[in-house]
Amino acid sequence: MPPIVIRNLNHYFGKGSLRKQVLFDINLEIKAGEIIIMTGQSGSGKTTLLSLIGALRSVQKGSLRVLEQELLGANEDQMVWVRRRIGYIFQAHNLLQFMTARQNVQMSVELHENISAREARTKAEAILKAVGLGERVNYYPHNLSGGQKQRVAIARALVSRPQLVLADEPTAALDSKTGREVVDLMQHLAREQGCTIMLVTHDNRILDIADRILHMEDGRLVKETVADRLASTN
Ligand SMILES: Nc1ncnc2c1ncn2[C@@H]1O[C@H](COP(=O)(O)OP(=O)(O)OP(=O)(O)O)[C@@H](O)[C@H]1O
Repeated sequence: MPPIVIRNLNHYFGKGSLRKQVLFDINLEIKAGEIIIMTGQSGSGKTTLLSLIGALRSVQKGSLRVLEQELLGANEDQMVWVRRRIGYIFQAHNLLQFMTARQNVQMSVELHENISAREARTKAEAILKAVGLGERVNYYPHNLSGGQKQRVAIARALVSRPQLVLADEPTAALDSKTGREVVDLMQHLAREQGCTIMLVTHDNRILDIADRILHMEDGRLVKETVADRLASTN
């Protein structure tokens, strides 16, 4: 069963006369191990779709199966079950400022896995090394650059080997060279771990890492292949 299966998904914000439809009849299947990029203008519904897939908001209409769990009508326990199998990487990276890089990653391991603090620490240090931060494990976020913080966020998202990684604008705050390094790293770790990645971006420079590019327009999904997209931008 594919990790994401979406059938006739619709979503609305607001109530009564203020009710506004933001997603229209989305149909989509994503295969295991695929890297998907979602693009589209501001307000086209990308973040809403990503947060529905991430079990961060309730499905209102249609079917959304994530990691074999139907999210329409899912209860809180089922939502949490799905969330524990997903790695999230968000724009503002949300690192806890009063914890070092290692502690930020270790905390995520301890939330996801029932292992000793010592083992969690070893895992956290190993993945920080894998993202090139072996020398920075004891740094606090405010002493790290934007790219380094984003690497910590990637390490934190991937350390528990999630089946699915969702990323919202992971390169937005980074210069082009650092942005490239960050997505190359995500691609590399994902291929190694066999996980599926779905990322939202406005950054045309990273489209080549995708197996498939999905384009959103006014709450509707328009599919494109990588080749089409690259051809149209060149
Ligand atoms: N909590 C909310 N309440 C009401 N309307 C919302 C809410 N969140 C988003 N919207 C509206 O839903 C539509 C889709 O928003 P969404 O954030 O999904 O777009 P987006 O494509 O991710 O945009 P951006 O690229 O700017 O992040 C927009 O018109 C937005 O104003």
